[in-house]
Order: sequence, then C-alpha cells, then structure tokens
Amino acid sequence: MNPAKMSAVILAGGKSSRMGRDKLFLPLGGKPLISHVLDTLQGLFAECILVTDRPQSFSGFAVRVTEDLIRRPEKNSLAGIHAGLSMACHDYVLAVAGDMPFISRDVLLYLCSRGSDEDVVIFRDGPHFQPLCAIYHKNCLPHIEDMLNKGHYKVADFFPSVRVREVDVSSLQSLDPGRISFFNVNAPEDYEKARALIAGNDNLDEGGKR
Ligand SMILES: Nc1nc2c(ncn2[C@@H]2O[C@H](COP(=O)(O)OP(=O)(O)OP(=O)(O)O)[C@@H](O)[C@H]2O)c(=O)[nH]1
Repeated sequence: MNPAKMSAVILAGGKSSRMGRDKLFLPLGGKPLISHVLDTLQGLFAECILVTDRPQSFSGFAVRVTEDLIRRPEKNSLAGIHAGLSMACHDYVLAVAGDMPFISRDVLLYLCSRGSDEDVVIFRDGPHFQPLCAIYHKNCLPHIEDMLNKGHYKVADFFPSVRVREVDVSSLQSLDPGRISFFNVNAPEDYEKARALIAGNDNLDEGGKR
C-alpha cells in the first residue's frame, strides 16, 4: 500500500477523563501533544484529516477538521474511525490516535508495506491489536456502522467480517528498539513519562502500552 495514495485520519475526540483535562493540548516538546502525530503524518500521506467530537477546539490547526457522524455518549474512538473513513478521499485510510506522540514515520511506512489488498492491516502484540494505529479500507464502513448502531465499540469485533492482515510487533525490533511507538498518553503519569522521553532521559520499561 502506497501512503501517497492513502488518507490519514487523526482521532482527536473523547473525554480525557483519566487525564482530568484535555490531553491533546498538553504541551510536549514545545508544541501541543496532538501536533506530534499531525507533524508525522502530514506530507507522508496524500491527505490528512483530524476527526473529533469538538471541532471548534481545532480551528487554529492547519489540517482539515471533520466531526464524528455517529455520536454516542460512551467512549468511542470507533466513531472517529467511522467518520474518517466516510470523509476520506481515498479508499485506504490510516487511523492513528492523537494521543500517540511517538509514532514514527518508519513504523507507519512499514505497516503500509505489509498490506496489499486487505480490508484491515493492523499490528498485533500477542492477543492484543493496535486498532488506533491501523489501516482500514472503506469496505469496513458498513460493518462499523452496524457495530455503532448496536452499541458495540470494540474495534476488533468487526474483524471476523473482513479480510485482516496482522503484522506482528516483534518485526518492529530494528525500527522501534525502545518500543515507544504505541505509547499513548492517558493519565498524568503517562504525561510525565512522555515529557521524560522527549527530554531523552527515560525508557519505557514495559515495552510500551495502550
Ligand atoms: N473522533 C473521536 N476520537 C475519539 C473519541 N473517543 C476517543 N477518541 C480518540 O481516540 C484515542 C483514544 O482515546 P482514549 O484514550 O481511549 O479515550 P479518551 O476519551 O480520549 O480518554 P479517557 O476518557 O481517559 O478514556 C484518543 O486519541 C482520543 O482523542 C470519539 O468519540 N471521537
């Protein structure tokens, strides 16, 4: 799969309840946390879209901003994937969480290189998928809509209905030796860890986590 012929979607909604304040705007390395993913994706993919349930918050960002189409009160990154896939100009869409500041271009290019004509291309770490750093084809849309309408929000639940290419994270060893790509900022202690990582004086001891 060629990123120059794909859309990228940044998931930027949610409640930040574990952080206690909007985590996407926390300063990190001289810019808002969300800007790290944005800067990584822009220029690499043909198009970049930020999907959120609060579009007014992102009006100052130089990116196309679109709103979740199906709103539910529950925590719902799947609604963001749905809106991104619906609005994207291209059939293949990389969806990445906005709270994942250390995702690298090398890792994303590797993921693209592992896909050919599947509906989902996704990293897998043992029993766990990385659904918020994965490629989805527009073929997934009816299955995602069905899940949202039934109130099922676990992304992987529609995978049995589509063709999925799993990419083992162990193949990333040389591209991501510190295993920080999938580190996401949820709680205040994660933010402190991210600040330490940016400052270059910390490692992730547990191989990254989501
Ligand atoms: N567009 C969109 N993105 C979402 C939504 N919920 C979560 N996200 C994004 O998905 C990613 C993972 O979100 P979580 O950390 O699981 O949820 P959260 O609501 O942001 O945070 P918590 O309330 O602490 O669980 C983050 O980048 C969020 O910005 C949503 O309803 N719509």
